[in-house]
Amino acid sequence: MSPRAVVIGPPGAGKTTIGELLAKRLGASFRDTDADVVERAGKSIADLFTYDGEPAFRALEEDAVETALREHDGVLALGGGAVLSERSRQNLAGHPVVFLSVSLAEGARRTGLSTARPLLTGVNPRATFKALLDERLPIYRSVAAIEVATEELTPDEVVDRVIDDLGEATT
Ligand SMILES: Nc1ncnc2c1ncn2[C@@H]1O[C@H](COP(=O)(O)OP(=O)(O)OP(=O)(O)O)[C@@H](O)[C@H]1O
Ligand SMILES: O=C(O)C1=C[C@@H](O)[C@@H](O)[C@H](O)C1
Ligand SMILES: [Mg+2]
Repeated sequence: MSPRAVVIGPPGAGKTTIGELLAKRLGASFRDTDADVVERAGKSIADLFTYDGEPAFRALEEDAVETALREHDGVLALGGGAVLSERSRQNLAGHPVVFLSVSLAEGARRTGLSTARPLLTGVNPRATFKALLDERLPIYRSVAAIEVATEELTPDEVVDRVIDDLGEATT
């Protein structure tokens, strides 16, 4: 079993929003490793970061990615930082990975009002977001088969683009 598409990208890129819509359009089911980790741990991501620490969260996430890649045959969204793991990057090889990109300004705008993202709740979320994009852009690109800039597109338009580009990348 193997996912029809694996969606990656920074917080606010729209992995969950686009992943759910894409799954509907493909008549497939949707799974999100963030939700898998929360279910497995029995606590929110914010609480995992606060009480167990980020390394504990990342270890659970690595297992969640490996399990979901093996078990899920629909659309799979990964947590924004999942690709930081070498083991997860290896596990992603050969899968149709979709990188949803977003600019610093739009990513900050989309994530700005939420407190659910523990990495972005510090004193300067914009600077944190910039550092995160600088570090991760080359990593997202190294594992992705296609990249869609979500910036000026509605969620439905992003899904159209993903379906077109995936078709081209896999035929
Ligand atoms: N193409 C888009 N245009 C406008 N707003 C969008 C678009 N995609 C997502 N959003 C909005 O941006 C916010 C973040 O989207 P979403 O939660 O899907 O991102 P995510 O990549 O799953 O983030 P996280 O890594 O935190 O799970 C939501 O409020 C969503 O409605
Ligand atoms: O970008 C990240 O590192 C994260 C993104 C979210 O999806 C969650 O996995 C968590 O908040 C960490
Ligand atoms: Mg999400």
